[in-house]
Amino acid sequence: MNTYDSLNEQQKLGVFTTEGPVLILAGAGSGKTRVLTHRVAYLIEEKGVAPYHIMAITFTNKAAGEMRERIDSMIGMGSESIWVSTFHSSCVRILRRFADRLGYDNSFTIYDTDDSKTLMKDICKRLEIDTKMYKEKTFLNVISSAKNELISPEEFAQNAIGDFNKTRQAQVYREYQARLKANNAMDFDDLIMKTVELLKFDTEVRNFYQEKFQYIMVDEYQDTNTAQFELVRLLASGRENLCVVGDDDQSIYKFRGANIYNILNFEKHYPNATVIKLEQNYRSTANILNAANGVIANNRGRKEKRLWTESGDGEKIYFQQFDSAYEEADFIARDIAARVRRSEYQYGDCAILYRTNGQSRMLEEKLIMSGIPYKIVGGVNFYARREVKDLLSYMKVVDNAQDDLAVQRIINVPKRGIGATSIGKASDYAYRMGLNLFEALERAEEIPTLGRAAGKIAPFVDLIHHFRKVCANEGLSALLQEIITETGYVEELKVEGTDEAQARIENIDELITKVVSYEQETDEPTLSGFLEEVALVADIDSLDDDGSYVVLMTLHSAKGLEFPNVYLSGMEDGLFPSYMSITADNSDEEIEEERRLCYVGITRAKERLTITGARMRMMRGETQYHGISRFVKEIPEDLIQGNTWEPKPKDDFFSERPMSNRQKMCNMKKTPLAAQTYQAAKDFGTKIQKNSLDYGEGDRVKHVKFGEGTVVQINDGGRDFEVTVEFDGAGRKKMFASFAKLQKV
Ligand SMILES: Nc1ncnc2c1ncn2[C@@H]1O[C@H](COP(=O)(O)OP(=O)(O)OP(=O)(O)O)[C@@H](O)[C@H]1O
Ligand SMILES: [Mg+2]
Repeated sequence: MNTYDSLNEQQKLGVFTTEGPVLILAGAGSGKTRVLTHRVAYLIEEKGVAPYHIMAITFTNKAAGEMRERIDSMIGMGSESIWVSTFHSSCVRILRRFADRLGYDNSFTIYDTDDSKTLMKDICKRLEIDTKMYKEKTFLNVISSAKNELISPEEFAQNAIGDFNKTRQAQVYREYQARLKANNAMDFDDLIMKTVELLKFDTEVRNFYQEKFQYIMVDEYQDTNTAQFELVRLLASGRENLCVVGDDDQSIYKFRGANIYNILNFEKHYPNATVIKLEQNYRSTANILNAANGVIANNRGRKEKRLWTESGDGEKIYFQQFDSAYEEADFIARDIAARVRRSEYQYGDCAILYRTNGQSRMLEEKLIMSGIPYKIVGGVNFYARREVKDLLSYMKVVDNAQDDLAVQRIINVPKRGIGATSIGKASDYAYRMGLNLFEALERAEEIPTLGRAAGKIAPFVDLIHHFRKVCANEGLSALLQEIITETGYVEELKVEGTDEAQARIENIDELITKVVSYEQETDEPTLSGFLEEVALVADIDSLDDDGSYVVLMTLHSAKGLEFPNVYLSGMEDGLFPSYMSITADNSDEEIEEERRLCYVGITRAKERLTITGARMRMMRGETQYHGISRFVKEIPEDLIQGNTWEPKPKDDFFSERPMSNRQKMCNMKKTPLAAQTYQAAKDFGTKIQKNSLDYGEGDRVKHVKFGEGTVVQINDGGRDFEVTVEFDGAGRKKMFASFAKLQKV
C-alpha cells in the first residue's frame, strides 16, 4: 500500500510539493501537523533527502516531542539526525557551537524568568531607580518586546532621544544586556535574537546552516514573532524550500510579539509560494466544529475558511451557568467521575481548560475531594521549587562560574556565615575591577573591606573547585551526590522532620532520577547539556502519556492538542473575554484575540464539549459578578443544550443576541452541515486502499529502529491500521502499519 493514501488530495499536495516555498493555511484539526510529519517521511523515503538536511520547528516541547514520535514511527534509521525541535532549542544548539563568535563562551548559561527578575532588581538598585514608580517588570517587558523586534540597546537608545521615559528604559536595557554578557548568560529572548545576529553577520556560519538545512518546516507559524520570522528567513534563503503551516484564527500570542502578518503576508515575501488550503476537519464532531465556526465568524479581517467534517453531528454542546465558581467546579468533577464510572471515558480523555492559572485551585479542590487523579500544566513548575533551584545553582556554578546569580543564590546555602554585607562588598569589588563575582571570591584575601569574612569565603571557593574535579572525573550523578553530601542539604531537611521538608527531599530524589536518566538516555552527557535541557523544559512537559489523569491547563497551553472530552470553564464576560480586553483602548482588537483563544479552546474537543460559567466568583480576594461570556452567545443556539440562561432575567440569553447573528444562524439552518459534508465527501472520492496485515495481536514482530517486540493491539483506523507494539527495548509504541513496515519474526 502507498503510505500516503491516508491523506486527502490537498494534504497530499502539501506533502509532495517539496521544492520552493509552501504555505498551508488551514483551520483547526485539518491535519496541518499531520502533513508536516508525512512530508518529512516523504522527503526521506521517496526523495532520498538525508535526514541531516531536514529541520522541523514548532512551539512547545510537548508538540516537538509528539512530532518526533510520529516521525520516528514512520521512518526507521537515521531519524535522530533530523532537527525536530522548538525555536528555542534549535537556537541553543546553534549557539552552543558558535556563540564564541559573538564574544560569549559556548558554555553560556540560560536565564529563566526568575533569574532575569533578580538581575533586574539588582540593576535598578545600582542605577538608583525608584522601583515604586518604575516597575522592574515593566522594564523586562519593554526589553523583551524590543528583542522580539530585533531592536538592539543601541537602536533603542537612538529611538528614545527626546523621550525621558524611554531614555531611562534604554539605559536599563543597555545595563541589563551588559550584565548578561558579563555573566556569560542569555535570557530566552536572547536565544533567538543572538542566533539571528550570528547568521546575519557571520557568513561562514550562515553558509554552513543554509547548506545543512535544505528543507525547513514550521508548525503554528501564525505565532511567530519578528525575530523568529527573520531566523527562518535567513536559514531558508537560497533554496527557499520552506513549508510553513498555520491558522490565522489561532494566533494567540500577540502579547509575546507574535506578528500575524508573518502568515498573512507570506505570499508577499515569497511571491512564488504554493498556497494550500485544507478544509476537512478530522478531529471534531460537526456540532463542535459548527460552534467554533459560529464564534470565529464574528472576527473581522480574517481569511474566510470553510471547515467541514465527515463525522456526524455528535452530541450537542452542553452549557450551564452556575451561581458560584464553587458549584461550577463541583459539577465538572462530578460529571467526570460519572462518565468514568460508566466507562464512557477514561480520566486521560478529559481536559479542563480555563483562561487564567488562578482558576485551577477551586477545580483542584473538587477533583481531590472526588478522588479524581489530575495534573496541572503550568502550576508550580518542578524546576521552580526552592530546593531544586538551589541544587541546580550549584551545578550551574560548577559549570560556569561566570554566572553571578547562581553564585549569589548558593554562597550562603547552607549557612556559612557569609552575610549579605560581605556578598555586597565582594560584588562591589567585582563590579569595580571588571571581574565576575566568583573571580572576586577567589581573591577574597585581596578585598580590603572584607576583613575577617574573607576566611569564610575561602572554603566555599575550595568546595566549588572540588566539585569541578568530581564532575570531570566521575560524571554528573556523582557530582550531584557529592553536592548533596558535602552541603548537608538533605541531612538538614531530615533534621527538620516536617512534612514540607519531606516533600522537599522527595523533590531532590526526583532531581537525582532526572540526572541519572539524562545520563542514560544521552550519548554524550555533559553538565552544560543537562542544564540546558532543564532550562528549556516548558511547563507542558510535565504531561506524560500514560493517560491516567485529567489534565488542567490554560487555553494558551492547549494549542495543538486534542482530547475526546473537554470542559471550557469560567466562560464569563469579564473573565473571558477578560475585563482588560473589554476596557482596553483598542478593545475591538483585544477581543478578537480573546475570540481566537476561544476558537482554540472549542476546537480541542473531539467528541464532547461542556461549557460552564459562574455568576459569582472570587478574584484576588474580591467577589465579582459576571454575565455569560459573549462568546457563548455567539454559538448557534440549536447546537446548545442544558440548563442555560433562564433563571435570571438579566441574563436572558437570546434577547442580547445581535440580529446579524440570528440571520447567520438561519442561513446555516438552511444548508445543514451534514448535507454539505456528505456531498463534499462524495466529490472528494478518496480511494480507500488498505493492505491486510500478515501479523496479528500477540505475534512477535521486528522494526528497523526499535528492534523486536510483541503486537499488543491492532485498530482499524479507517485508511490504515494502527498497530501498538510493546518493544523489548524501546517500550510501547503506536504506529501506522504502512509506515512501520513491521516484519513478523
Ligand atoms: N487524512 C486524515 N485521515 C485521518 N485522520 C486524519 C487525517 N488528517 C488528520 N487526521 C487526524 O485529525 C486530527 C487533527 O490533525 P492535526 O493535529 O494534524 O491537525 P492540525 O491542523 O495540526 O490541528 P491544530 O490546528 O489544532 O494544530 C489528528 O488526530 C489527526 O491524526
Ligand atoms: Mg497542529
